Formats: sequence, C-alpha cells, structure tokens
Amino acid sequence: MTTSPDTAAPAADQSADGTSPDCLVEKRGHVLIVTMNRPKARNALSAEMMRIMVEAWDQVDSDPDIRVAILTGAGGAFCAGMDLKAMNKNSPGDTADQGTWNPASLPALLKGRRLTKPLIAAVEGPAIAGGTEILQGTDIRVAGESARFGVAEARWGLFPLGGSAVRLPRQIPYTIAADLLLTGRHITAAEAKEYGLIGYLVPDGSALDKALEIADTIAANGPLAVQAILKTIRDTEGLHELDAFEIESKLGIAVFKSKDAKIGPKAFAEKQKPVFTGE
Ligand SMILES: C[C@H]([C@H](O)CC(=O)SCCNC(=O)CCNC(=O)[C@H](O)C(C)(C)COP(=O)(O)OP(=O)(O)OC[C@H]1O[C@@H](n2cnc3c(N)ncnc32)[C@H](O)[C@@H]1OP(=O)(O)O)[C@H]1CC[C@H]2[C@@H]3CCC4=CC(=O)CC[C@]4(C)[C@H]3CC[C@]12C
Repeated sequence: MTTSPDTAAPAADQSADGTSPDCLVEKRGHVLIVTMNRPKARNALSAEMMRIMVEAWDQVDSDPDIRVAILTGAGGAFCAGMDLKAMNKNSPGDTADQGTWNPASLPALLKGRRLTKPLIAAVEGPAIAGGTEILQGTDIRVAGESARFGVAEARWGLFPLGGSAVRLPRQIPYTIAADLLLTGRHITAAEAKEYGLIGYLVPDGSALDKALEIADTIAANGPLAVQAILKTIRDTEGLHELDAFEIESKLGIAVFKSKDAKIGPKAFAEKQKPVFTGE
C-alpha cells in the first residue's frame, strides 16, 4: 500500500514503474487520508485505484490508532466514475459472468461494505457517476463551491451499479433522487447542499481543510463512543424502532462500561480536556 506513516507530507511512494499510484494513502495522527489519484482523467476509477482503496478501508478497520478516514481526489477533482475510455476495451458487461468481480458487492465503493470508523468526503470539482455513488458510502460530506454532482450513467446507456438506484432515494428526497438517476443531469454544490446530499459547502480549495477540522473534532471524542454510535446508525437502518432500540441499547451500554466513560465525566468535573484511550 502507498502509505506515509504519521506525516503531514504527501505520500511520496511511487508505483514499481515509477509513475504515481492511482490512489494515495496517508496517515496524519489519528486520520487516514485516501486520495484518488488520476487527475488527468478526473480521477476516473481504475482497477488499481479500487484495489488500493480496499486496502485502505482494511487499514481503517484494523488499525485501532485510526479514528477517522477522509476520502478525497487529486488535482481539483473528486471522481468521474468508471473509466469510460477503458470500458471500450474491457467492458464490465463482458466480464460480469466470469466471476472476476461481484456486482452485488463493490467494497472499494463501499457497496456491501461500510467502515467501522467515520468516513468524511472532501470534494473539489466533479463527483460524477461512480463519484457520486461512492459519496453515498461516506458519513459526512464537504464540498467546494465549484463541485458538481450527478449520477450520469443513464446518459451513456449504463446502470449506476455503485448502488445509487437503491441508496440515493434513501438519502435524499425521492423526487430529487429519481430526477437525478433518470435524467443523469449534473447539479451544483449549492443544489447538493439544498438537497442534503452534502453537509458543508466551503470556498473552493478548502474542502480537505474543513474535512480535517471535522476529523480532528471526531478524533478527540471517545473512539468507542464514536464507533458504537456509527454501528448503531448502520445496524438499525430500516428496522422498526423497538427492534432498533434492542441493538442500540447493547451497543450503548458497552460504551458506558468502558474506561473512556469514566475518563470523560472525570475530565469534565476537573475542568480538563478528556484524553481517551479507547478502552
Ligand atoms: C457501474 C459503476 C458506475 O456506476 C459506472 C460509472 O461510473 S459510468 C461513468 C460515467 N461517467 C461520467 O458520466 C463522467 C464523464 N465525464 C464528464 O462528464 C466530464 O469529463 C467531467 C464532468 C467529469 C469533467 O469535465 P471537465 O470539463 O472538467 O473535464 P473534461 O475535459 O471533460 O475531462 C478531462 C479529461 O478527463 C477525461 N475523463 C473525464 N471523465 C472520464 C471518465 N469517466 N473516464 C475516462 N476519462 C475521463 C476526459 O476524457 C478528458 O481527457 P482528455 O484526454 O483530456 O480528453 C462502475 C464504477 C467503477 C466500475 C468498476 C471499475 C473497475 C472494474 C474493472 C474491471 O475490469 C471489471 C469491472 C470493474 C469492477 C468496474 C465495474 C463497474 C463499476 C463498478
């Protein structure tokens, strides 16, 4: 994996052939920053990019020192979805029956997999098709004013197989989701904010800074509390309230039994900032 441990400098690793890898992974304190890195193609998804993304998601889930992840794109773009030019040579439709990939589970795009830690999207420029699809697998979304969103697959006679036909109507109002999915039109960041697809609209060029600020706030909170809250959100989606409370109460009580649940109130009483250990 392309990882530069605990440093504020950009990941400097290179592919074996000397070119920059299609995805960069950098750990800054408790935060893992994952950067889609094919700026000349507006960070269109490649097999290599998706492989590194899965490795990064595994790292987020397995490393207890990582408390938050950020997904962003290089060169002023988030992601233009599938590489439409590569598709002319190697079409997913032709390979779908060969068992080399599973359309029902695309872990790189967080379809059929969600992270155990919060994932923040920092979007600059276009987040189109697969770019808006992976956005729906993130928890908190920040975008620069010039960002653009859309689920454009139908424009090219394709299907939004990153999960949007299922997920988008669950995340934003139905008529807007249907409109975006069926017309394939692009929308502005201001519209995306109005529809609730993103949560923060910031000046161009500052999405990553804002995402880092949010990440630092979350990373300073009790990690067990954060992860249990996130698990409750994920595991209770679509359940009846009473069934959901059964799950929620087990996860919540486990947090109350932790050392962190003693550290927080003690720090409050002593007018100190709590320093959580995740135990
Ligand atoms: C099924 C999913 C997913 O649902 C399918 C898709 O995502 S379809 C993709 C549709 N994409 C678009 O509609 C975006 C097209 N681009 C644009 O509209 C514009 O370019 C832009 C708005 C993004 C940017 O506009 P600009 O004016 O700023 O810039 P522009 O001049 O247009 O572009 C600059 C240069 O960038 C090139 N470019 C832009 N976009 C793309 C693109 N999408 N592909 C290639 N190149 C692009 C542009 O041409 C310019 O280049 P020049 O040379 O300068 O002209 C699928 C999502 C991922 C799939 C999996 C991927 C991995 C796999 C591999 C396999 O072998 C098996 C299958 C699979 C697992 C595959 C399965 C399906 C997916 C999951």
